Amino acid sequence: MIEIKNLRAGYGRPDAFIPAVDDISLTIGDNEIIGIAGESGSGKSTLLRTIYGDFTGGLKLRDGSVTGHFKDPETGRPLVCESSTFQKLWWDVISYVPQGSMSVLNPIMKIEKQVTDGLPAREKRGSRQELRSRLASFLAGFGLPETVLDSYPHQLSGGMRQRVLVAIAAFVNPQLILADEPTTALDVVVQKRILLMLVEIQRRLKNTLVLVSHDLGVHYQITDRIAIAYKGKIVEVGPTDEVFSNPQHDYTKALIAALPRIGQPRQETARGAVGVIV
Ligand SMILES: Nc1ncnc2c1ncn2[C@@H]1O[C@H](COP(=O)(O)OP(=O)(O)OP(=O)(O)O)[C@@H](O)[C@H]1O
Repeated sequence: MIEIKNLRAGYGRPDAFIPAVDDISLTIGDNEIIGIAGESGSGKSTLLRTIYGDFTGGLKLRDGSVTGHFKDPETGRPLVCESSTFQKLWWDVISYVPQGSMSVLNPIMKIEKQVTDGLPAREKRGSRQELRSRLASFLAGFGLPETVLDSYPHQLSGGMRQRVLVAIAAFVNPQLILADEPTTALDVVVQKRILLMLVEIQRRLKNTLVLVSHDLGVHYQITDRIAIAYKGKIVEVGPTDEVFSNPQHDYTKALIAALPRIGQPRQETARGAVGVIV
């Protein structure tokens, strides 16, 4: 599906370049959920944006390549292209679920218009009413009422907005979904719903989901494979169960060791560390 070879990407000008992704090679398969984990600043989002082909905000691909092996959605024929040209596949072959629903959705436009404006032409061939009922039944499949379509973003809760974003991303049956911290800043119940929604979509479409999260718990719950990012590199990649049960790289070991465990005495963790007498 996606072949990443010796990728270097970062920000700025050639004479003042800030590297963020440093010589990453990774193959992302069809029909899999792969997670990219790692601490803040390790290059996860930059890697995801480079895979998406979103070279805005000063992001530059400096070396290496990201090649997509897709199928033309109209003809079904193989479609092979480089990430510099992926933009023409957005909202069609490739969908993106961003982190902050409020910053992505247009606050002064109702959801229905935001969705329909972005759809590829082949989805808009029928009447407006037909498209609306297809949208409504698609949303209903995820427990979202039709009234969502007539709402402005601020009229929906944060969790509902994020679920709408996930549903919109899946509506066109994309072959690749990229999700950047899709559950950050949401409470655990909403977080779980969104994760289940992402899994359900992937199982239904048998497509590829690339999920960026700093939260190892999120990866443990839904990913088939996990790649650990550290200082711009992928230091370890493998089946999620194997990486959690037998981490190889010291940084992965440290990340997993830092996870809280039920039953662990609390004073051994945070309280002990700051020297509070209990
Ligand atoms: N627009 C930008 N301009 C300049 N440097 C940037 C920009 N965006 C990110 N960086 C830098 O690139 C490096 C990688 O950042 P990136 O956001 O990809 O990491 P991350 O692992 O996704 O972090 P976080 O989890 O905090 O989002 C960091 O050093 C960051 O400061």
